[in-house]
Amino acid sequence: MTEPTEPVVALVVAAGSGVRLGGEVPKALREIAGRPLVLRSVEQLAGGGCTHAVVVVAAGTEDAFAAALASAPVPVRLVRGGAERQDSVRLGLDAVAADPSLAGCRVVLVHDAARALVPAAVVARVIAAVQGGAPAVIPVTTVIDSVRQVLPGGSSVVDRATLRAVQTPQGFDLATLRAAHELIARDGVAVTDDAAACEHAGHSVVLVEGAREAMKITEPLDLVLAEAIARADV
Ligand SMILES: Nc1ccn([C@@H]2O[C@H](COP(=O)(O)OP(=O)(O)OP(=O)(O)O)[C@@H](O)[C@H]2O)c(=O)n1
Ligand SMILES: C[C@](O)(CO)[C@H](O)COP(=O)(O)O
Repeated sequence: MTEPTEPVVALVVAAGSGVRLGGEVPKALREIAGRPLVLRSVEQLAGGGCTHAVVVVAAGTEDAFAAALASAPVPVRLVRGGAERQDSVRLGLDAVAADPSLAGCRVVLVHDAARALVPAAVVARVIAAVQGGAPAVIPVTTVIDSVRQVLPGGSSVVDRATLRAVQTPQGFDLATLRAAHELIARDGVAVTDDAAACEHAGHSVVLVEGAREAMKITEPLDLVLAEAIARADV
C-alpha cells in the first residue's frame, strides 16, 4: 500500500485592498488576461507542488473569492484576514493548524496573491529546500538598478552586488513559522515578511533563485506589464 502524500499547503494572503493599484474591487480579484490574480497564484502554486490552498481574504469578500477560485486545481479554504499582512498570515496559519484535512502538514508556503505570475519552477525550488531541512526559504532576485541610500545629510551609493530583492512564495516548516508568528505578536514586532519573523525567533533563512515574473503587482504599470507577460507566455 502506498503512503498518502503529505499535504504541502499554500497560504495565499489576499486580504489587502490594493490602494496603490486603485480600482473598485480587491486587488487579488483584478484580472490578468481574463483570469483573477488569486486564481493565477493558486494555479502556479499547485503547478509547483502545493496540494492545498488556504486563501486569506477580507471580511465581506468571501463570495467573490469563492467564485473566482471555483476552477482552482487544488482544494481551497477561505479564511478571514486581519489589519496588516502579518495578521493575515497568522490567522491563516491558525486555520491550517486547526483543519483536520491538513493533519500531517509540515511544509507551508506563504504567498502574496499579488505575485500572480510566479513560475512553478520557483515554487518547486522553495518546496524542495524546505523538504531538504531548511526551516525558512525565500526566493530572491538580483537588483538591476544602481541603488542609493538617502539620509538627511545627503545620499551615497550602496553596493548592489550585496543586495537581493525578496519575493514570495516563502517556504517554512509549519511549526517553526507558527511559533515565530506567536513570538512577534507577543513581542509587538512588525515585519514585512515571514522570513523576518523567523529571524526574530533565531532561525536562519535560506535563499533560492526567484524570477522577475514574480514581481508584486502593486501599481497600475505592474498590471500592464503582467498582462503583456501573460499574453506572451514568457
Ligand atoms: N491586511 C493585509 C494586507 C495585505 N495582505 C496581502 O499581502 C500581499 C502583499 O501586500 P500588497 O501587495 O502590498 O497589497 P495591499 O496591501 O493590498 O496593497 P496597498 O498597500 O497598495 O493597499 C497582498 O497579496 C495582500 O492582499 C493581506 O492579506 N492582508
Ligand atoms: C512579502 C513581500 O512581498 C516580500 O517582498 C513584501 O515584504 C510585502 O510587503 P508589503 O509591504 O505588503 O508590500
